[in-house]
Amino acid sequence: MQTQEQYREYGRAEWGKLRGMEAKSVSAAELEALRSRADRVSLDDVREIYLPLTELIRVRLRSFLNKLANDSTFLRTNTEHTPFIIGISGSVAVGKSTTARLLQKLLSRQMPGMSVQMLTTDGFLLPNAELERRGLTDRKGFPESYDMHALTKFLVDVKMNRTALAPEYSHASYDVVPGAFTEVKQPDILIVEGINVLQTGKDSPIYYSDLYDLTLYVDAAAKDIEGWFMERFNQFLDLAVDDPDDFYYPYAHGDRDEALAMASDLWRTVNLANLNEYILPTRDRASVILHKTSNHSIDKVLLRRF
Ligand SMILES: Nc1ncnc2c1ncn2[C@@H]1O[C@H](COP(=O)(O)OP(=O)(O)OP(=O)(O)O)[C@@H](O)[C@H]1O
Ligand SMILES: CC(C)(CO)[C@@H](O)C(=O)NCCC(=O)O
Repeated sequence: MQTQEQYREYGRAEWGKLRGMEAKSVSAAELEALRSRADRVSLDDVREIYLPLTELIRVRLRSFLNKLANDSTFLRTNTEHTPFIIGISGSVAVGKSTTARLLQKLLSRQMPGMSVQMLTTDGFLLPNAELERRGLTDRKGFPESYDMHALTKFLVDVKMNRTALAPEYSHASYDVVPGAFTEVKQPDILIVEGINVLQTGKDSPIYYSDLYDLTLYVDAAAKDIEGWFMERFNQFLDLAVDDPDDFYYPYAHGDRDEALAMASDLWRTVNLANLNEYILPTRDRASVILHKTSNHSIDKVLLRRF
């Protein structure tokens, strides 16, 4: 991986040492509880990578809140509650939502008074019918398949402390869920994960960095991510086996090798193409890059100097 020189690179051991007293006070049993059973993040990674990362986020949050307070003192106004927005980007199937879920739990644990919400940008995809109408069925996940205007408006509403609704997406129906919304009600921290977090909509007067206060990019070799994508595809088939309404139901009951061949094709023609053309080029905009090795463990953390 070749990154620009504005990153400071930490090996695993060096990064792990940045963990301060607060992180050290989390017991092994508590760590185990924080890591949900469904998520297979290793305990070592939680301790050595994600706890120091949680502390870095606290440091950045403190600076953010101080800036708001200092501005208010200067302006002689009351400080308005303004959510701190964390963006998590990276390829399809690299582990963005797993990272987001874990950070939500760790941040809530380390800052009990703070409300931490998370959501994915998947809900801002155009519905399948609209993708089809525009001839974009094979472009799901590419920039033109999202309503970036709606996503930007949503994030501006969050920043302006207005209650905002994010549309929901379901992997089981493989579509945006009609009428389903997640309500975001002035949280202290909002974690937004999605492949397009570091992208800016065409002709948008607002740049992604105007909206996100800290951004993470989860990075890994394309070959590794392909393996995780295929593994997850298998999980989707297993989950669909008893649900005729599930998008994957016919594949779950058909020839597994044929289904896997289709998934492999989907990876190459859609998700890998999107990674190379549109997602990876945004990596070096992130405040923090987490680099994963083949078993999902993180071997390097890169921190942007400026
Ligand atoms: N740290 C980890 N350890 C073990 N498995 C992991 C880890 N992170 C992610 N995975 C697995 O990798 C797969 C992809 O993870 P996840 O769903 O979080 O990716 P994603 O980037 O959010 O994908 P998408 O953009 O398609 O929603 C899942 O099967 C998940 O269980
Ligand atoms: C919903 C997205 C775009 C992003 O999470 C992705 O999971 C996806 O569905 N990509 C389209 C190709 C595929 O089915 O993998």
